[in-house]
Amino acid sequence: MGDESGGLSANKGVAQEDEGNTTPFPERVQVGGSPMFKVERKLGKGGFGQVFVGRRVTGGNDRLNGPGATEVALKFEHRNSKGCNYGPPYEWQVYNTLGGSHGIPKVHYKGRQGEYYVMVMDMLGPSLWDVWNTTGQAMSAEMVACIAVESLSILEKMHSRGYVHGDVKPENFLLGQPGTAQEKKLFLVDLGLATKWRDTSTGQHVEYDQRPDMFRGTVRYASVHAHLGRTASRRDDLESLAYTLIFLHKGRLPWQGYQGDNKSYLVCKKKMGTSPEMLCCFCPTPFRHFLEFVVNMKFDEEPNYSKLISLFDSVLGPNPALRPINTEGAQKVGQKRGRLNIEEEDDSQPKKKVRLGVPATQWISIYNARMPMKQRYHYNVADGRLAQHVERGIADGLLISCVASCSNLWALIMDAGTGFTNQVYKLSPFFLHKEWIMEQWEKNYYITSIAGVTNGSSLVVMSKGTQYTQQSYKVSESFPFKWINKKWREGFHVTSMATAGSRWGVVMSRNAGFSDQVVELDFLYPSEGIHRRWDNGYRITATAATWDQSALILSKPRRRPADETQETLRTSQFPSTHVKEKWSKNLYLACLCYGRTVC
Ligand SMILES: Nc1ncnc2c1ncn2[C@@H]1O[C@H](COP(=O)(O)OP(=O)(O)OP(=O)(O)O)[C@@H](O)[C@H]1O
Repeated sequence: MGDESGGLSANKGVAQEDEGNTTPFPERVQVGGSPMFKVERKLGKGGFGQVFVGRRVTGGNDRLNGPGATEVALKFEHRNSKGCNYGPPYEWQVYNTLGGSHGIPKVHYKGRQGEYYVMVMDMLGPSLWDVWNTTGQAMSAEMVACIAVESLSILEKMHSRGYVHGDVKPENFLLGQPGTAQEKKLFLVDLGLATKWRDTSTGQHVEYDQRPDMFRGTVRYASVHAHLGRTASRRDDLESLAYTLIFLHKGRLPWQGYQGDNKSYLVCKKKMGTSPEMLCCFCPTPFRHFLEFVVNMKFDEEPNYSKLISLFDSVLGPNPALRPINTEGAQKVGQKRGRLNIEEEDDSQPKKKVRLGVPATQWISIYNARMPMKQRYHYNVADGRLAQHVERGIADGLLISCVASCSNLWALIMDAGTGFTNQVYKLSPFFLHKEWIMEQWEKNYYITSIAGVTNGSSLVVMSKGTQYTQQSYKVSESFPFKWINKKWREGFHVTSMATAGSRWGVVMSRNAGFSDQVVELDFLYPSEGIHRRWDNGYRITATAATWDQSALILSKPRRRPADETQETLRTSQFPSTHVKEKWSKNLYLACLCYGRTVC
């Protein structure tokens, strides 16, 4: 499937045929004590499985649904498929908990037959993708509002049972069978990417994490947090639902059509750069309000489903019986809404809005508490003036602790507390100058700070007297999380980082004095992630930013400092007066970079 058909879910990309698996589907199926079903026409195919109509061979009772139904849907997954590495498909487990609850089809039997795992479930009708395609590729606002309220009630139910769906999109919403009483009822299928947002044993929200190479879901509808590899939570289903609704109504999303290896990056960048106002032009206002609300949600925030549902009240037809999609589930939530009304008038605190569609670049400066020491800063330093600043610093007993750059000019922090015994530095037209670095490595110098500028030149500082025992670096076109992850497993930690234009340079060292390290990467300054990490004992130890993204490395020190205070500042000018104020509180500049902070 190409982009225009909505695309396959990532992490399930390998369809059976692609794996060279040609095992024919059985003609008849009988699993887990089910009656015998004849396998008839194919209903659909996804990344994991294929779904066929199954017609009951013996003793059907003409019932439409339930274990005695004449026609059922049979979902086949080959036992060698990716999802069946550890036995039956993971989806089975999720259906055990959720199957048959509001808006989730019932699974009546399941079992293995030959090479296939087979699930026997209620037969449903066309997906919203099919309906959209057969209705001129645009749905009326009223139809989409019905979908909004009903799918919110389905998600509320699913979330209340501890799960997030993880792949909300038009293809995964199915209507009931045409010509039956269920034809206007909405169902959510494909639970293969569902994850728990709440720990079953403790009842607590799962821990926040970000692993920037962990994308699960479908590029077109994925939330920005999902693109960035953050642990899935309830807000992500709602953001995907917002994109689904806007797509169904407008017929197109602004990030369709990207191709190639960095498609997910480009789509995510576009999502971040599109304000709700832009995205929802030509949509009734409730759509924009809904989107604004969900993109501003916190990781563990409990969605106010009834309030979200009520946003769409004005777009729904007055008579529920005449609506194009059943909204019974939502009506139930609505009744609850009436009772909850009074407590819910808590809109007094306006939230800080993200995604205003206006990118901005700033200085990000990080300050650590330290024993009083001498520190000096220089900024707007042109190439030709670098040497004199460094020499004067050395003469005063200072060494370079940190370098950065802005608009092809350098910033230089020198202080008396580096612990280094000796230092060399190199200004070169390359990002980074490999031969020079190798030469210094030979002489037992290790990289302690790097900076780069758009034209590709770089400033590398290497020092003696560090605790490092081995070092490695990488320059790449996109943030090299995969490499970092590999090096973490080999005992390295990120010790410095810089960008030159859109390129990233990351230095990792062995014996860096950290017991653990994490990354925060975003198209804006990732405040929420940083605060969550801080609460867990991490402190920022490296920063770098391009025009598009900011990355922060946070580490847990092996030996905890007496004072763990760390403060951060974002300023459009170099923070010269702020630095002095911080010094007076014994806070000293520890990391510095210039780049993308707000969007
Ligand atoms: N109960 C059902 N009744 C009718 N059609 C169904 C049913 N379940 C699934 N289908 C059809 O089969 C398609 C694939 O099913 P499903 O999404 O469960 O598979 P998947 O391999 O997990 O998919 P994906 O790659 O989209 O995540 C659906 O889009 C739908 O068209």
